[in-house]
Amino acid sequence: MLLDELALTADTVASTRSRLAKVGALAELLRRLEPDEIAPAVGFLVGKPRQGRVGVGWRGVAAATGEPAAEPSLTVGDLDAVLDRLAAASGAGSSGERARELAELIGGATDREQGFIGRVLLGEVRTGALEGVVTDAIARAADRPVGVVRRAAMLSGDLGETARLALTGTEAELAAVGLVVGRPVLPMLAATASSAAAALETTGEASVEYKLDGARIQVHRAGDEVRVFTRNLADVTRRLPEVVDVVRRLPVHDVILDGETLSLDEDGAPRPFQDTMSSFGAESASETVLHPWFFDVLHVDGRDLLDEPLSIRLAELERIASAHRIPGEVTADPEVAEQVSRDALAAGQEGVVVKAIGSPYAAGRRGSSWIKVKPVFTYDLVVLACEWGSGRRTGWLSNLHLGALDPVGEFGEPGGFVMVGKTFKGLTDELLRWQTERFPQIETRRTEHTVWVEPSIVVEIAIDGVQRSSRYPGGIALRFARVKRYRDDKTAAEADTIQTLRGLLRG
Ligand SMILES: Nc1ncnc2c1ncn2[C@@H]1O[C@H](COP(=O)(O)OP(=O)(O)OP(=O)(O)O)[C@@H](O)[C@H]1O
Repeated sequence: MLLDELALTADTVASTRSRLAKVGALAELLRRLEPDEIAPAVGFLVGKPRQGRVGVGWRGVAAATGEPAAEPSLTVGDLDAVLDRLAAASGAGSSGERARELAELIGGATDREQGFIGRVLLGEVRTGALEGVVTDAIARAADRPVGVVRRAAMLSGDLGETARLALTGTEAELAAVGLVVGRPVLPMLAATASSAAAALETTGEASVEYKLDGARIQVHRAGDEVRVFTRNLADVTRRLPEVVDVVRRLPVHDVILDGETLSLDEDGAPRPFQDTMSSFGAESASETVLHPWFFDVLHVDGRDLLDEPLSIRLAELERIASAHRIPGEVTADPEVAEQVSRDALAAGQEGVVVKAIGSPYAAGRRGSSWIKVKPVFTYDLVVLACEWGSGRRTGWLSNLHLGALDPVGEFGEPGGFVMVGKTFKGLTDELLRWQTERFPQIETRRTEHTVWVEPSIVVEIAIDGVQRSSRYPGGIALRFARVKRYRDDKTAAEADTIQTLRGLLRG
């Protein structure tokens, strides 16, 4: 298929509001793809090419962009092949080769294709809601139940392969997609409540567990082979030797565990999140040792446990990894739940997660079986721009412009961002240094005082609430915003929405 057709459909999908129309246009496109084009095309559509990020930045794309071709000639396969070559060309001496590849690709592209290729390369396709829409379109195009398609996508962690199987295989083959030890699945996520007692009202009897302030890990072991994945399913095995060691010693052959990793100080108390994240993000194992704490088990020795109730999974976890379980208690008593919550905070942790004791493991879902309770309101927002500091901060990029996600396009394009406030509070010298180095690399334009950046960096902000405001387009402004930390493990499409923030007006 010509890439131009794909780009045209992507444009149509971006510009129509009706979900039904989006699904229809995508299903129509999917039906017309050749079997070997399906997986790459789906990857392009949702902004997650099979090759991952191939390390091409905004400047690289700009340098390669020239006069567009008059007639479309590139195919879906051409773009896929160039991404393969860009991903393979790394290391010294590869930059010339990469620039040539890119210039040739973009030079042969029409105006519409150039825009599309740029968005795919820069990871700017506004995914979020799109993955759900594409999932529905796959089900429609393949005439399969959407639940079966969704489950296969969650368990394989791969929407492109799921689409290929749905469109070219039998329904039984699609339904048979299950857990494979070594292949990560999307993690189950939590809803939010204001107190442990309120959460318990929703869940009924629950496992009330500490919400450790670390980083999510999913650990797979097959025999002696252990692999560790992040919340985004990136492989971080080499960075976590302690975790690998612990899991290798468990009394099982095969296992998949879900948990949190964080470092401890000399007294055994948890260290701040920034320390954990900097070791997590490092290229190899660093000085800080990261310990695992597990709260769930999805598979043990040939047996999938996803559909078992939490009570059974926790009993299994106790049997195989009791020394590495996250602290918590199973209770239906709000008083006990509140006590666990107080203990968690006293231990320096973030709060608790309250989990319905009868619930299955809903991979990739944010349902109400898991409910997190954090006493401080924090929101994940996107950096839109940054102003140069003054006084002691002269020369540093300091005051952040913060945006909330606008998934339905209430204030512009769906999946865009609406500015809701600014802050320079809570920034350490280290963060100021990092911002000043990082932001110019993703700069889109600048004036004397301000550098605008690609909306791709997520920052966690603590606030006291929101107030009505005519200064910002969304009609609200953050109150007493301060930076807690950068969330390298989240994408901009996962940021909190303008609707969520507006909901605070009522509170
Ligand atoms: N006992 C626990 N059970 C489940 N998750 C836990 C637990 N302790 C810590 N966590 C962390 O809390 C997160 C649960 O919140 P959620 O599913 O909303 O993820 P999130 O979007 O990363 O949220 P947050 O920004 O609050 O960490 C998990 O991703 C995990 O990293």
